[in-house]
Amino acid sequence: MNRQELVQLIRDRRSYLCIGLDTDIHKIPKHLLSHPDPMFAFNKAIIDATKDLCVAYKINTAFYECQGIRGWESLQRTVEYIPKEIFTIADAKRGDIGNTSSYYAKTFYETYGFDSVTVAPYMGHDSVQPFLGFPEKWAIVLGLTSNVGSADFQMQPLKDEKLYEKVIRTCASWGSPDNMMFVVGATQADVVADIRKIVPDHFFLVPGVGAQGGSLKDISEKGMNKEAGLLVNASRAVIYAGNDERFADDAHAAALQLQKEMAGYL
Ligand SMILES: O=c1ccn([C@@H]2O[C@H](COP(=O)(O)O)[C@@H](O)[C@H]2O)c(=O)[nH]1
Repeated sequence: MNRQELVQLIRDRRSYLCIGLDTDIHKIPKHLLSHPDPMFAFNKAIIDATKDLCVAYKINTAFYECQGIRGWESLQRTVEYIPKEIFTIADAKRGDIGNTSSYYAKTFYETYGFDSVTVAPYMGHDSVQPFLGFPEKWAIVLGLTSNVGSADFQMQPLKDEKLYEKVIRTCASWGSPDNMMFVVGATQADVVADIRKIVPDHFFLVPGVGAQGGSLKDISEKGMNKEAGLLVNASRAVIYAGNDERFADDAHAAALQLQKEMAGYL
């Protein structure tokens, strides 16, 4: 999906909601466990209930990889089931020497058909560039993450800026707002306006609303640009809004509440 299409989708749906399919086999409603593929059965119901309210789905690969081959099959069925007009994110946080990164890129863009993959930039330009050479595919680079440990390295002061600022500024020079986004945690709202000055045109993938306590209002008011420029993710707050037979209705209600709030900020 290209940027114009993503921007249009946000306008049409009055939403920049990304729903995180962090599907934990131990948390899904018990009645699904007799299904041949319980993780897919759960995801299918969540997608059916929320697909008109969001513009993206983010599949965190950890929840699938830990199930071995069956988990990868659930992931593949899920990404194939997501309607083609919705942006897909493999949250896999990959990045290695160039030769290996190019195979990570093929894995997520070609084998599984995702629009984007999250990329850890620690290994530098040759580890990120292989994710940038695919038309209408996106590298989503970790900029400033939502977790408390982001203070350990990302917040460290350099000569005249913080490490995360240097990472974002430098990575932006390797790609463009048409093939690169940045992860910026919703819990980092106090600095998001400064990050926006460094990369005015890039999309931010914003995790941390809901279970991690980030404020949708703050991140929207401080991080939005003229095209919205935000994909705000909520995983647990939507997919585990309920845990009985009505779980999909509860997910719909949670997503609707976020979408309505977003419509007010657009
Ligand atoms: O900085 C980051 C980067 C990625 N994540 C991921 O986003 C979701 C958040 O889940 P919630 O249940 O909405 O808290 C999850 O997949 C994380 O691994 C992040 O939280 N922060």
